[in-house]
Amino acid sequence: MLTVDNISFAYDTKPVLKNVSFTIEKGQHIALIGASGCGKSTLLKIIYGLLHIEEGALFWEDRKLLGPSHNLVPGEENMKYLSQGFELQSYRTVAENIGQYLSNFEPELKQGRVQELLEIVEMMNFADTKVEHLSGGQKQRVALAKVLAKKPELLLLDEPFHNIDNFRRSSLRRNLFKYLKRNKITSITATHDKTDILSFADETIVIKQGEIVTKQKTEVLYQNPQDYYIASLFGEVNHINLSILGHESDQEILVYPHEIKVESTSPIKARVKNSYFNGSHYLIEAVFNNSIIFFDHDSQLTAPEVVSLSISDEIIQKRIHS
Ligand SMILES: Nc1ncnc2c1ncn2[C@@H]1O[C@H](COP(=O)(O)OP(=O)(O)OP(=O)(O)O)[C@@H](O)[C@H]1O
Repeated sequence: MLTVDNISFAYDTKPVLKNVSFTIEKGQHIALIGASGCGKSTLLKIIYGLLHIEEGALFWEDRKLLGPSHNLVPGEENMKYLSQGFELQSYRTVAENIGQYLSNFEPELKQGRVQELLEIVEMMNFADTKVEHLSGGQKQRVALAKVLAKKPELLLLDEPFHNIDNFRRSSLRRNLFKYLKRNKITSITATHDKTDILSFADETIVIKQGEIVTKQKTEVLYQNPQDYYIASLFGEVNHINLSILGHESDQEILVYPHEIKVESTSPIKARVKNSYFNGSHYLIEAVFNNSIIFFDHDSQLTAPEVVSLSISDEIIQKRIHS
């Protein structure tokens, strides 16, 4: 178990993290989300032991993590950290990079392990290619294999799929998290991509301006976002006043675009402004009660068409109580 106990951190005089506390059970996968600059990378670097903290403490199981001034080699031995600027040796091959820290005593074992890692990141055909000849996304996959090589107990990933094309990203993500689960490797992934979060993170930690806003089961967090900041980290979201929907209360609720339906009998009218093609559907931007509303629709709508919108009672009740 990882325990982060009331840590605060500043770069020089600039406070970045404030009174951050949480625990993570062994084998759990945690997503770390928050607006750019809120302190996600800083938190990962502190956990890994690259930055010294003046306040608070960190523990892995019962062992206190002492930070950079006590480690001869930067970083905790049982952890691996994949930074946004992955460090690879560009003049060496993919296989050499992946196997860099593996023991040479049993060459066959090492070769088998490198092969297994190449398969996880789908780079089998590049084993003998020099890293300098790889694309940015391919380098990121090699860096991922390299941090997995020695089976860390805790894996810290900073935007691990950032450079990887969508086609490759889904299978890579599946392979990676399957591997982590099978090997009971705990992980924390800082990300801006909701597809990294929704399917793979057991729990999600939300950071806002250096403070933890919440740590919850990912599905619960998505279904019942406490505020606009949290909901907007998952994509477009609407703030809707219940009184406009004909309710007595004037409470504002959060509604995702896919929760709003076009229904001809509804009295709620919106004027279409733009349609954005999203592949499986269109995201429609419309004007409703003098403000902008976003909803999903299966076909394009043309401005200034007026449409009737509805939100189910089930969604309204759920959000009233979230
Ligand atoms: N080495 C540094 N020296 C001074 N300030 C820094 C340093 N690194 C980061 N910061 C600042 O600390 C704050 C938090 O940065 P951090 O990289 O942790 O944010 P983040 O949430 O990971 O952002 P992003 O999502 O854009 O990667 C930012 O305001 C950033 O400008």
